[in-house]
Amino acid sequence: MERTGGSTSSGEDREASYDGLRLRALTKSFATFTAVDDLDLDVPRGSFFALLGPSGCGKTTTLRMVAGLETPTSGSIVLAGDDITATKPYQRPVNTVFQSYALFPHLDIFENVAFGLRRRKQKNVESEVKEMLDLVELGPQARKRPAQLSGGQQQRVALARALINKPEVLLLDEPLGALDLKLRRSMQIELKRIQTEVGLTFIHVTHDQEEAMTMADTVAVMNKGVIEQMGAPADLYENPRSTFVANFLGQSNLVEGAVVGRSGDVVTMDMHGIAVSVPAGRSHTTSERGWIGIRPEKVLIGAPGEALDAPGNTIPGGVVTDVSFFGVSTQYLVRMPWGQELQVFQQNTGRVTIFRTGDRVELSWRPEYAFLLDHAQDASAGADKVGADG
Ligand SMILES: Nc1ncnc2c1ncn2[C@@H]1O[C@H](COP(=O)(O)OP(=O)(O)OP(=O)(O)O)[C@@H](O)[C@H]1O
Repeated sequence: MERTGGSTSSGEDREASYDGLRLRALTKSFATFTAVDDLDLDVPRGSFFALLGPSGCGKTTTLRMVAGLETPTSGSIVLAGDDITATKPYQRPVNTVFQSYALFPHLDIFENVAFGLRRRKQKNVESEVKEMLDLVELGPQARKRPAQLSGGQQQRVALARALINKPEVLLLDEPLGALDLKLRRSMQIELKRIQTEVGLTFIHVTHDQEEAMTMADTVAVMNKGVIEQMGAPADLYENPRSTFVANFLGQSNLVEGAVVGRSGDVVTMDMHGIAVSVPAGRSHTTSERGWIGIRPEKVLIGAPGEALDAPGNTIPGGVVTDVSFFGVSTQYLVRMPWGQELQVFQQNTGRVTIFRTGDRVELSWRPEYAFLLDHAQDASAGADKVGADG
């Protein structure tokens, strides 16, 4: 689990000066079940932060505690230096956008967005609503009712209605879940644009890894109530620290191996009788055995003995067992001499040989692309596909 600092007396000063959202030892139990377990998390102000994990891992419960809709069993929530753990939901500078847009059907779009301002008897309602509708590109729809808009447009109204309150933090709970794939993709771009424009902190909860990776600056991968790993999307993808993260973010080949040497920057592994090396900086095990991880698109495929562009890790003796041709790429399953099938994604750029089922091949990869995970972990965790030993 990722930890982000403690609270000593000088730490308390830092707590007070931190201008983002800070969760400390946040726990929520329902009877005997712990949905969120001792969570420590810092969300920098102005970031687009994604809380990513499978169904039931505790994402929504975490979000609901931040919103004040759920009372923590223990722990604290500090926003811009203020402890808001016990603050009433409507007094928190936090707004939530849900998957169900919860718009008022009898009010037009303008009045839906204006609702909060009118209730607070705020001035400049006309200009503020207009500005917000322009931001979400719904100016021309201002006098329509929600039922006359598409799902994506309704979602943008919900967004405008939340943003107009100028919250410190905007919480988005699977906001695109009800949209079809194409609309979801365009809303992802739209949401990112809006977040950049308004510069507010967005916390986006999703179980869709692609959605989290494409939109967020920082992704926290959650599993069983704890954060397994947190970082920039590319860091998590390239350097996962657990089999769960490796399998949850994209696809991974995980092959069992024994550590035979550690020297300087390199860990040498015996992988079913073949020596392979892994960068020490990507080694996340101290035990004698590990899972050697390699992404399918990092594996090169060639005919036996073909010189491949990957000094160091060449694995002979493969047989192609499945070929899927996608035009831009070809995806293979290759059975290795030890019986495991590895996935290979080949980009069809330039002159490449397309292999067929039954062909004998050799695989290779550059050592710097591999990572090494603790063997004590279950290699199938988070996986819904082949690629791991056993
Ligand atoms: N009010 C409640 N009473 C009892 N158990 C609850 C309650 N709310 C949530 N849980 C349980 O806590 C766990 C985490 O739920 P949560 O809704 O936070 O998960 P999630 O990661 O958001 O999943 P999903 O993506 O399916 O919404 C689940 O096992 C859920 O059944």
